[in-house]
Amino acid sequence: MTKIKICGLMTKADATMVNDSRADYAGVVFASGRHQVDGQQAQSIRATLDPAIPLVGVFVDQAVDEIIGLGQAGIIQMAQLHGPYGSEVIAAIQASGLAVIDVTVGQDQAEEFVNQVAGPDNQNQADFYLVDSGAGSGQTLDWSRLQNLPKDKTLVAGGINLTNIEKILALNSYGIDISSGSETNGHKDPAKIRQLVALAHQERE
Ligand SMILES: O=C(O)c1ccccc1NCC(=O)[C@H](O)[C@H](O)COP(=O)(O)O
Repeated sequence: MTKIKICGLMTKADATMVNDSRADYAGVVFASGRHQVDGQQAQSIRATLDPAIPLVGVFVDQAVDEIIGLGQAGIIQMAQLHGPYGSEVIAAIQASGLAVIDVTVGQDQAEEFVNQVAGPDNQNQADFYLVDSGAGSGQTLDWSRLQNLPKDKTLVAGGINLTNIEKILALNSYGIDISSGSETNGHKDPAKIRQLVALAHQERE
């Protein structure tokens, strides 16, 4: 079984779809872009979401105090950091009680990450890692070049959808993260979310 995060929730209806699908994590984007939500929207998504499903806030250049404040208000339980926040900031966010997902963006960076984390010199103490092609761009990475991905706490993202999900699940990563592939015409699609979660949760060798 592979954990699955459905990202880019914008409405209470989206949160209900995630509840019904039994996804493992849900994501709301505070960074600018078409999925951006404000604190109030995120609060109402959190209130609708099953309490057992952690809500992940996605950040690019938001202030650390804002991230910590959203955690202290009980709106998010995890922070996904796409920007260059660095290990001191990661530690401060963790000390506030939020788990951190540190993001690596791009093919070359993903391959470097695979080698670095697999090697002995890794200094990064994030709770989870995410290798991603972009920022909710729907573009894919060349997953064939990421076969040595660490299996314990790394998620994979970037253009995952019902057509290609089996290839990514074959990597046996800890988890996968999907936004645009869970949508039809730019809106979350309950049938797609249900199918994506069911496929991720299937037992594999
Ligand atoms: O979705 C956005 O608009 C966004 C903006 C800035 C940083 C990150 C953003 N999204 C992150 C995600 O939705 C996912 O973590 C990931 O990129 C997967 O997206 P997709 O390729 O659409 O499945």
